[in-house]
Amino acid sequence: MSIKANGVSWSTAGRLIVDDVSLSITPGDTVGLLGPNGSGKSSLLRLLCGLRRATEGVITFDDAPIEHLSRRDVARRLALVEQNATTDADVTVLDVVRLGRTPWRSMLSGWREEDSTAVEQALTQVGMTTRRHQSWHTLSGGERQRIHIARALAQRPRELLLDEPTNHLDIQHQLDILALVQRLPTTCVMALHDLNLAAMFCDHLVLLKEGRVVSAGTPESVLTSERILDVYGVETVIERSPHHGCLHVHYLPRRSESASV
Ligand SMILES: Nc1ncnc2c1ncn2[C@@H]1O[C@H](COP(=O)(O)OP(=O)(O)OP(=O)(O)O)[C@@H](O)[C@H]1O
Repeated sequence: MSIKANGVSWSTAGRLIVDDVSLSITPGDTVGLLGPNGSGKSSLLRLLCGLRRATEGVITFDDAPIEHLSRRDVARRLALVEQNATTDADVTVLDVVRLGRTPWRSMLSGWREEDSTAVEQALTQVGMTTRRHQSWHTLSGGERQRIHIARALAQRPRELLLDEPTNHLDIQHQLDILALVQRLPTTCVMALHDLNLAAMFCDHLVLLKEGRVVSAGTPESVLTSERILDVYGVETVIERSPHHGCLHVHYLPRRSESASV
């Protein structure tokens, strides 16, 4: 297994946020973390990459507990793309993507050919090569998202964790980024809100409700109308699309007038 969580819980301010989560992520798989707002997706991603320490349970990478790995080892093998990450510094697109190479460089090593290759390839993968000299602050939300993903790709990680990678992206770029993630040999775990995109691009889904795993498995086993009603309170009809062959969730409008926001 690439990443494994065994009975992982995380509490803060007297509240249990992640509740006894166990997961085994197969190398190379694309795994979608699903669940309503506040169900613990981001918190779980932060636990999986060591940014948060589990209150209970163990997270292992290739059977080594995360606490036994040095910060540099974790940084070399794993990249995290968080929601709305930003900076006040006056930097260009190239500066941001080059940051992805930091774990691979030492105080003594200069910038190497392989660093440039990784940066160029990452910019190409997200379709942003022509923007390399643009100031970060002038990018649109979707462009920033693509550059964050390029930074993570330039890192050449074995595991890529993405928190709502399609946030801010138009539909074409959503499809492009998810197809790219799916194609990568890298193990990917990503928090997603769109159940249909999750069904199209993920090998495996993990559905969270109030910090607990309600269901995990193939899209076909996880995405059932009963479960979506239980977890999201939304009525659906789920069919296999005759157009792309994946499951498609049709959302049915609420019948009552008292829809809450
Ligand atoms: N540092 C913290 N202190 C207090 N509460 C926190 C902290 N971090 C997360 N929470 C709470 O934990 C719950 C889960 O948050 P989390 O961001 O993990 O959910 P999520 O599933 O990613 O939500 P969303 O879909 O809205 O992004 C939320 O109720 C949040 O307010």
